Amino acid sequence: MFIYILLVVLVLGALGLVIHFSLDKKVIYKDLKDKHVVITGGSSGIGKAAAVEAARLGAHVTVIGRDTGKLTAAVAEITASCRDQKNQKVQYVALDVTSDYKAIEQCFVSIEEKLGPIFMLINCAGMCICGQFEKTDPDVIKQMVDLNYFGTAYPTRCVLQGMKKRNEGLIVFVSSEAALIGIYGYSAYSAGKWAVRGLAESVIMELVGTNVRLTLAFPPDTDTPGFKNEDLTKPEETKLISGTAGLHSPDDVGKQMIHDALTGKTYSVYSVTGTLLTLLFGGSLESGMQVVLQVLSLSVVRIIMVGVLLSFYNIVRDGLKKKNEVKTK
Ligand SMILES: NC(=O)C1=CN([C@@H]2O[C@H](COP(=O)(O)OP(=O)(O)OC[C@H]3O[C@@H](n4cnc5c(N)ncnc54)[C@H](OP(=O)(O)O)[C@@H]3O)[C@@H](O)[C@H]2O)C=CC1
Ligand SMILES: CCCCCCCCCCCCCCCC(=O)[C@@H](N)CO
Repeated sequence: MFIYILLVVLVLGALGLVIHFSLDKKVIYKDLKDKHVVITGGSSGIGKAAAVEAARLGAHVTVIGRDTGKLTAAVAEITASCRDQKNQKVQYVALDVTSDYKAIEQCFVSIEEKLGPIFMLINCAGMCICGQFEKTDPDVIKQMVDLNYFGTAYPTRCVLQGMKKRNEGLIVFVSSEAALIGIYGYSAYSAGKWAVRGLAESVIMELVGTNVRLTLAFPPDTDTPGFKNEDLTKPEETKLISGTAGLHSPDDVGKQMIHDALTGKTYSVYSVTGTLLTLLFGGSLESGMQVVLQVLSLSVVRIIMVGVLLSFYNIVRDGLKKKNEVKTK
């Protein structure tokens, strides 16, 4: 028995060490002094909170969105958070990130002309409209992939070459916990967020040998204007299921997102459910320690997950029962 345990410990230890020494070293930044940070969706919710934190850490900030009223108000708030009011610059650029590639590229060229090479790009523009798939307007299905996937893929393509050339840079993709598990009512939405996850894990492998890093964020429900809006039409089943992960504050999520990127984390998670879901379904080699934890816990976490999934299916069945009762009355 003792020999068996010793053997398992040795094998796992060796696995952890091999992974540790095979990975590119972590690039860690203490702050963002004089760095140019660009945040799509930086005029509201999580993106605005991330912009405020970047300003606190000394960055020059560009926020991107469509509504100039919201952008102007956000610029005032971000400017007030700058730690060096005299030297830090904050600007907004009105751009629809679902535009065609050429328009986005031109915009990124002019952003860099104004505030310098982009050190960090946070792709936070996104939206969610809930509902059963067959009841979702086909235009909305397309709009969500345009925004949640292409709205991240195109800006990222614009900055990658420059970052690789300068051999420094940070990119953040804002996915969702709904990209780790399929959920009733998130059908049209989650597809774009899963795509973002696929893109992230492939691009991460393409960054090998460079000092450019990509962080994939998996927020749970977060109390933002976007969330309040999506909640208006959210089916009860979706509320009950996604409520499992709790409701989080945009300030906490935005702040942690920045710090996870600065400390070289591959995944940025904000809840226990996020930690468990990335343990189960995450594909990247975050660290030797994480892989060892995965090996040790997978079967137990999988069993818990099956229980959780069954309870989610029950929520849907209960909903169906209630709807049928209403119909027959
Ligand atoms: N809140 C939540 O519960 C969760 C959110 N997320 C993700 O986090 C991100 C931020 O969400 P949240 O803070 O709630 O969202 P908000 O709705 O509060 O903010 C969205 C931001 O994106 C901008 N935006 C929307 N569409 C476009 C567009 N076509 N082009 C450029 N900018 C655009 C908005 O500005 P404007 O409208 O002026 O263009 C706004 O600045 C999204 O990607 C969302 O999917 C993930 C998990 C949970
Ligand atoms: C052992 C494993 C246990 C796992 C528990 C699973 C819990 C699932 C919770 C999923 C929450 C999804 C929130 C998505 C929010 C979102 O993206 C929207 N609000 C968009 O704005």
